[in-house]
Amino acid sequence: MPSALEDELFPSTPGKFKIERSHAMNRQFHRCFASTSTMFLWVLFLIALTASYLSFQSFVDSGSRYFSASWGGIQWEKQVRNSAQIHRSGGMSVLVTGAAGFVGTHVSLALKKRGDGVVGIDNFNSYYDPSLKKARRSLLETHGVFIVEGDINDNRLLDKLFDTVAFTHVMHLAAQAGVRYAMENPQSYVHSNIAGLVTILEVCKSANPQPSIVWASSSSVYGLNDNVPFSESDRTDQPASLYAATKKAGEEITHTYNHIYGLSITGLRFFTVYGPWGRPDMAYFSFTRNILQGKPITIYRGKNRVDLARDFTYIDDIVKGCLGSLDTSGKSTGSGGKKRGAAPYRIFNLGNTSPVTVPTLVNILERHLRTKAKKNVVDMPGNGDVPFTHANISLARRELGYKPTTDLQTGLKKFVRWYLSYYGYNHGKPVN
Ligand SMILES: O=C(O)[C@H]1O[C@H](OP(=O)(O)OP(=O)(O)OC[C@H]2O[C@@H](n3ccc(=O)[nH]c3=O)[C@H](O)[C@@H]2O)[C@H](O)[C@@H](O)[C@H]1O
Repeated sequence: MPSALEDELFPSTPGKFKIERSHAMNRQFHRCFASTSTMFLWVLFLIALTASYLSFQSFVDSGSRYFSASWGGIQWEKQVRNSAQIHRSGGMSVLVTGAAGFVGTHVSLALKKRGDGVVGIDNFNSYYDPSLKKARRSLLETHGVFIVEGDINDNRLLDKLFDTVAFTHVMHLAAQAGVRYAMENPQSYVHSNIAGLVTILEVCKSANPQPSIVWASSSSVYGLNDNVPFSESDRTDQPASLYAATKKAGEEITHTYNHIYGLSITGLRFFTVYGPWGRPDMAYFSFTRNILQGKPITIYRGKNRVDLARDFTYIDDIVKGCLGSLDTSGKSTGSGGKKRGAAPYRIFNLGNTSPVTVPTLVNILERHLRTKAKKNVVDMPGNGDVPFTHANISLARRELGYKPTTDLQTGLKKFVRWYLSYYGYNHGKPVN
């Protein structure tokens, strides 16, 4: 019986011809069918080939992601857990972001030394010499602090860290620092100080239990405020640099997370922190390097030839303020991303409360280094600097027991001693 398909192709005619044609048609049909099924098989084969190629690609991709990632795996988890181990009763386990940074290193060491668990995270970016950050990491390693190499924008990594350790506190110090560099690389400030901060807060808000957060804001939020000394209640809506603006934004953003999710949050306005293991981009550090190398230094001068002044604050005092903040932070109230009640929201100035002019800073360095600086005094360029800073620290004194004890003379002496032991006199390579 001819099939409907045959009928359609060859309309029926009577006689032999029909029979012969019917045979011919059958052969034709089988050839046709055979070629259709061959085609069908080819199509199937091609689909299967494409599918297996795609899945192989994704396997290779995820495999290479897995293998190239500097985190994950049993050994890594063990290091994280060991580092987070608490060795005193009532101690805390703290995730320190920016742990290979200046303040991060000192805070991590202080926490570890008193028996708290500490895990660091740092992206080791090249804003300044990463070898200094690696040296700080080595120092921390000798004290049992493990630093994970990764970015605070990597929420998979942060989730993994919180899956591995139930951190009680986060000390969030990772940031793009520097006031004047914001004109060169504005996006880096948005990446770290805004996007990175939000990523940290998102992970913390979802963690169960939620940690308490202490984070680094900045004296620069006071911007053009001229009420002296600067109090936490003064206006902070006139930032003079993008850096300041991102730190101010951070204060608003953290307030939102406190309000919606019940995260306990403390923001610390650091005033020009200096000391051993410091940041090479800061004036006291770069001046020291240039003075020792016989190179000129540029000293900015304010309007009407007024000297610029800063409330330079020694690192050990800042560390005490950070630990005091962690100790008094109070608990976050939320869980699984839901607020269960009001949680503390605090902001403190951490300064020295005795501003010193930049030329005086240079005089002190000259004395400690026993070398005269080649000074080049220029008018302050409009690059985000403010003429002076001066902290009122009454609030921190009352709430945290914060009491700075190191004056600039003493602090710079300690810095210079460290500098010479680390770099030697020529600032070639670090002296081991
Ligand atoms: O408190 C803060 O929140 C900030 O403190 C720090 O900023 P600043 O107070 O600007 O420190 P720093 O650069 O050391 O300049 C000190 C003085 O030297 C002057 N200065 C600087 C460089 C130079 O070549 N010449 C000069 O006169 C300069 O004009 C200024 O008067 C941190 O870097 C910043 O990340 C942030 O934490």
